Order: sequence, then C-alpha cells, then structure tokens
Amino acid sequence: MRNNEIAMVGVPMDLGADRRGVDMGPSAIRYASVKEKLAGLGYRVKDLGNLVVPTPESMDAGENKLKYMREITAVSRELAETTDQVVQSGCFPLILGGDHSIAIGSIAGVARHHKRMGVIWFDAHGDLNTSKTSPSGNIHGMPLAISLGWGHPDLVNIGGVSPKLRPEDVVIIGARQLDEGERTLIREQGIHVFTMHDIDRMGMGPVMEEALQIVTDGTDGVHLSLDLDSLDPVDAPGVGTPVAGGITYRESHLAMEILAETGVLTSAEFVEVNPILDHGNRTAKAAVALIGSVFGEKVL
Ligand SMILES: NC(=[NH2+])NCCC[C@H](N)C(=O)O
Ligand SMILES: [Mn+2]
Ligand SMILES: [Mn+2]
Repeated sequence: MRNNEIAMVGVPMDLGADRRGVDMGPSAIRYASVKEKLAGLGYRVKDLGNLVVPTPESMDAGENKLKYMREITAVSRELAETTDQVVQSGCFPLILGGDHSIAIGSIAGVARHHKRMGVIWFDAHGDLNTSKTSPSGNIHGMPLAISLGWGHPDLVNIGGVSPKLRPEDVVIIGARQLDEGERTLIREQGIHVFTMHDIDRMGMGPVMEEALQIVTDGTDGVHLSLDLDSLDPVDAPGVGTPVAGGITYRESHLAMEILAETGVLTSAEFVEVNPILDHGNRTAKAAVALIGSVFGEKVL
C-alpha cells in the first residue's frame, strides 16, 4: 500500500441471496465506525460511498438457476471498474458488502493489476457452485467458481479476462457446509480447503501459515474475501446463511493479525453482514474489529 491510503467502497447488494437485509451491510459497518477505526491506526481513508444496486422488489428475478444475473452482471462490471481505479490511484481497496456475489466484481477489478493473484476465502461455504450444481440458484453461492472461470460466460467474462484465478492459488478457510457439486470440484481441481475440522486439529496459527504459503507461492498479490458467516453465529449472528460451529472470535482475530504481520494483502472485502438478523449490530462490530486487526491493530 502506498501512502497508507485506503479507499472504501460499499456495495449494497442483496440480489445474490435469498433474504433481504445484506443490502444494509455497508451502512451497518460504517455505523460501527470503520472509518474512525482505520483513521485511529494512522490510515488516510477515502469513503467512495456506495454503488447503486437495483431493488429486487422492482424487477423480476429472471432465470431461476441464476437469479438476477443481468443486474448482478451490471453491478459487478461497475465494481470491477471502481476497484481497478482504486488500485491505479495507489490506494488499498476495501470493499464492504453486500452479499458475496460482489466478489465477482472486486476480484475482476483488482486481478487486472496482478499477473497471478492469490485469494484467501473465509467462509462456512465453498461458493463454488455453478447454475448446474447450485441448490438455490443464488449467485452468492457462485463467486469463487466464477472467478476461477467456471460458470455462465456473462459472469465469468466480467472485466475482460477469464479465469482471474488459478485453483492452486486459492485457499478456503472455515468451510463446514459444502454442496455435492462443490465437493467434486474441490477434489478434481485440488483446491486447498481448511475445514473447521482442520482448524480444530491444527489450530488457526498453523492453518494460516500453510494458507499463506499457498497463496503467496508464485503470486504477486493476495486478495482477502471474508464472509462473516465463516465466524461462529454466536459472534456473528447477523448473516443470511448462518452455520453452527464456526471460527471463534479469537481465532478470527489471530488469522487477521497473522495476515497483518506478513503484509501480503493487496485488497480485501468483508461481506454478508445482515443487520436485520443481527443483535445490536454485533456482526458489523465484529467486522470492524477484524478490519482493525487485519490493518495492524495490536494490544501492545
Ligand atoms: N455467500 C454465501 N453465504 N453463500 C451461501 C451459499 C449457500 C449454498 N451453497 C448455495 O449455493 O446456495
Ligand atoms: Mn458463506
Ligand atoms: Mn460466501
């Protein structure tokens, strides 16, 4: 990061998920004082505001295997341009979601600046579905597959080049609910997944060390995509698709602190915060605390 500058972009997207509410994620994260947190750590923060996302009530979902694909494609293209410009201007892109489909656009934009980019994907899910394997038709269950080049051509080709990522440069951490098609893909493509079982056995420290080795090997940039549902619902209840038995508050901070120490991140997004399902904005507060840790906040 040049000049310690961060550019923040909100994407109030909920077309990729079944339940309304994640569109309010960026507001909830701002309300939890993300800007103040980063300013307190010595960063200059530019808030670029929110992209405009259409309201689901005002239109038809279209094809039910790829709900709202047209609208998601349009917003993703715009987000790709925005993140591209942020990197060009020398700032670190910090994207606030919104459902996880926004990763399609943010990765498309930042990937233009890297010959080969690694991705750390914190999630209870794989987000590796295509229209053929998806049980829901919800595009927020597909962004990682799309970034790897698998899926509808309109989505896959956002930003011009496809694939944006190679399977060997991607690490999923916190997985505990995978669909059958995702399991097959993971096995066939050799995608690195640290499940909750692996985290329990190895501990978060060693998991992060292995993960970092994978995403930095041969790459020239690392994107962090953190779905708040990777955390245990006790600490992050405000998510659309909660799954019991997730990453603890402490484990999640350790992971962010290790990322901060290595300084490898070139872009980041925090997604799936749903204030409607939350208690007292706890999930957005957890997101802001994690953002603090990943940007270098320490006790001592
Ligand atoms: N970003 C998320 N929260 N994704 C949840 C996906 C759930 C399920 N695998 C699906 O495809 O519908
Ligand atoms: Mn998820
Ligand atoms: Mn996700």
